[in-house]
Amino acid sequence: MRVEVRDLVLRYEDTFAVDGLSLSLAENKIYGLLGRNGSGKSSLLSVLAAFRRPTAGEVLIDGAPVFENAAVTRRISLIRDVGETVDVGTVEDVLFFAEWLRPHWDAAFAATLLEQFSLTRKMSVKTMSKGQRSALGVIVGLAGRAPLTMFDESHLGMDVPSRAAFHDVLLADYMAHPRTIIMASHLIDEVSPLFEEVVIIDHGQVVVHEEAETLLSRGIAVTGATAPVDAFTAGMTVLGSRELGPTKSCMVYGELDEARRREAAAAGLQLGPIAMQDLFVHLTGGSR
Ligand SMILES: Nc1ncnc2c1ncn2[C@@H]1O[C@H](COP(=O)(O)OP(=O)(O)OP(=O)(O)O)[C@@H](O)[C@H]1O
Repeated sequence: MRVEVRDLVLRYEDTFAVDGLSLSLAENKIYGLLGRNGSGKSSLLSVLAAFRRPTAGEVLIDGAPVFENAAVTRRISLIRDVGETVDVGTVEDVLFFAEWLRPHWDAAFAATLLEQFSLTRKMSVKTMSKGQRSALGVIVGLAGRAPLTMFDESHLGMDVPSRAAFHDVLLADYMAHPRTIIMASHLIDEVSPLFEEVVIIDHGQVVVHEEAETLLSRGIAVTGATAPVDAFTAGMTVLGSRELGPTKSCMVYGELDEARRREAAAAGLQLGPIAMQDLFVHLTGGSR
């Protein structure tokens, strides 16, 4: 589904959680939604999912307003950090409700996922662990195959193998059934390989919206002997550096044209990629 957000404002009393945000998302891509704590990610997603009415501005999904529009909201799924579950009933009840709600529900896929995440239908939601609840939320989000599917820190409590399984399944299922997926997560290096585009928000506004590859190409690690590394990176935006004996590695932000790359090679320097997390720290202003 296409998403068009225009001049969106969401205000909670004195706080402008979303503050005049505009954004266009294309159909059938995986978007990473990144931002510091309190930057407005969950607030934005809750408006996209029509859980909240915007204070001002509009959200159009495939051209239609989303708020109080059941025809559109049935095709949108937001899985929040607490999962999409309430504390009553069993896993079976949650799946039954999800199937009733989701026109694209795939029951066989849900059954496979239950096994994969070691959940049983008889489990009582109330007594499930945090990671098991998250897994249930993820199953509801994946098997629902909503044309607009959003995961807001949905992995909370899941251990590393479960998160890896979630990301693998998500990618494989997305390839087989393309849909628009938005993932908000602080585990940037874990999830960033999934992203086709990245949206970074800060103080309720978009500060970066770019293809993941383009964004990553802006961060370069320059490695070599200390003196030539210092000479080459002088005047550039240096995000950080590390020294090990006579070798130095400097993370820089910016673009290097062919001439500069030849210059680096001639000076015996190696150029390599840096992690999206390091770029994120730089683009959102480092520590506050
Ligand atoms: N229900 C609420 N009532 C009042 N203020 C709220 C409410 N929910 C969020 N806020 C405020 O709105 C701002 C944005 O919060 P939001 O939860 O959208 O950020 P976030 O980017 O999802 O943060 P995090 O990464 O910490 O989950 C914050 O200043 C927060 O304190």
